[in-house]
Formats: sequence, structure tokens, C-alpha cells
Amino acid sequence: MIRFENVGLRYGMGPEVLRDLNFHIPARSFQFLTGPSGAGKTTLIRLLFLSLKPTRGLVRVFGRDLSTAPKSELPALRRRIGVVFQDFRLLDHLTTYENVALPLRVLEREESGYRHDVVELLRWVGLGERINAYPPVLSGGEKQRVAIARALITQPEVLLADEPTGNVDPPLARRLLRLFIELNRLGTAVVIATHDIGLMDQVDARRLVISDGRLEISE
Ligand SMILES: Nc1ncnc2c1ncn2[C@@H]1O[C@H](COP(=O)(O)OP(=O)(O)OP(=O)(O)O)[C@@H](O)[C@H]1O
Repeated sequence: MIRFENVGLRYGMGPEVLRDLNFHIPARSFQFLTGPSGAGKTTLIRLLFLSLKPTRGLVRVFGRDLSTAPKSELPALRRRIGVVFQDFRLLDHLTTYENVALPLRVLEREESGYRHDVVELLRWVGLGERINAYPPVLSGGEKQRVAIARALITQPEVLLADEPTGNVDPPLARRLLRLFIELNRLGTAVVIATHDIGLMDQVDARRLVISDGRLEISE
């Protein structure tokens, strides 16, 4: 579904942060992306979300070669990928419900067609009671789940999550992990960036390990 061949990335004139990346994210797969702090996990998530362009190599997304795809095609490709950023990026002046519904509003969908789905999804992530709350009054774990729900509302084929358990206590981390596993069981490919070994040990999943800018895969 997403394939990298000999991909390298540098910021500006800096050194190559990532080099010679060769891997594939298959449909319906589940993997962790790991490595020490500063190794390049967030950078790789941004490459996978098409918000960064590689400085060399080939990225193919849903069969399209990014280097030849016109810029106008990027939003449609990106819509097939859900992402949960480390800092959530919620809008403080919108309620939980409105934050999650935002991607659908952007697509100009009718609210009557999606209201039920948004409420159902909020219940699924355990926020049924927080539908009308605003982000500033939510806990870190609640914000995390709003961000997850917003990433999922458009039913993406791939979900990328950057340190999704970084701000939550171990029981909630386990609960979020169960949510990702359930999502994967329903057919979504999942990529979780984390350096939490305890979290990774709970699932028998492929690990993409970045170290010294290169990626090793342990099955
Ligand atoms: N916008 C940027 N401009 C220049 N250098 C950057 C930029 N973003 C990241 N870097 C550098 O790229 C390298 C990888 O950073 P990245 O944030 O991808 O690592 P990470 O593995 O996600 O780290 P952490 O686990 O601490 O979040 C670091 O050396 C960082 O300083």
C-alpha cells in the first residue's frame, strides 16, 4: 500500500536524517515504528503522511509514484491515510464532536449523514460523555482519543499514530492499544511510532527499528 525504495531525507542543508529506507506497509498490517529519541520516527511518519517529500528515492502510495503524481492529487491520497500527531492538533474553540466531525465538514458532507457515525465513534473510544466538551478541559488521554477519533472518522486505509501512549498512564495505554488492535482487525493497516518497549511487548507485531538513520525490520 505504501512502499519506500532507497528513500533518504535531509532537512535543508543538514545531514541525512534518514537514509536507504526500503520497506512496505501492506494492507491490513500492524507494525510498530521504534528507535531512540531523535532517531527520525516523527520524520518517517511525516513522510508516510505525505507532508514531507523525500530528498531521494521512491515513495509509492496506493500505487502512485509520488515524484510524478501532480500536487493536486495529494489531498485525495492523504485522505486515505489517518494520522494522530504527538501534539494532537485539536482546535480549542470546537467541541469534541466538532473536532471529530471537522474532516467531514471539510469534505462538505451533510451533518445529517454523519452525526450518528461521529457519536458512535466517540463512544467507541470511550468519550460518549465528553461529546460537548472543549479540548482545554479534557485530560491528556481524552485529547489523545479525540485525535484518534478524528483520524478515523473518514475510514482511512492506514492509521499512523505518533507516540499515541506518550501522555497516558499504563491502563489507558493498554486500552488504546486494544483500540488499535480492534481497528486493525476491522481491516485498517496500523503504524504506531513508540519507544515504549512495554507496549510493543504486548503485541506480536513487526517492528520497524530506526537507528543511525537506517531502518531494520524485525518480524
Ligand atoms: N523541521 C526540522 N528541521 C531540521 N531538523 C529537524 C526537523 N525536524 C526534526 N529534525 C531533526 O531530525 C532528527 C529526527 O527527528 P524526529 O523528530 O523525526 O525524531 P524522533 O525519533 O521522532 O524523536 P522523538 O522520539 O524524540 O520524538 C533529529 O535530529 C531532529 O533534530
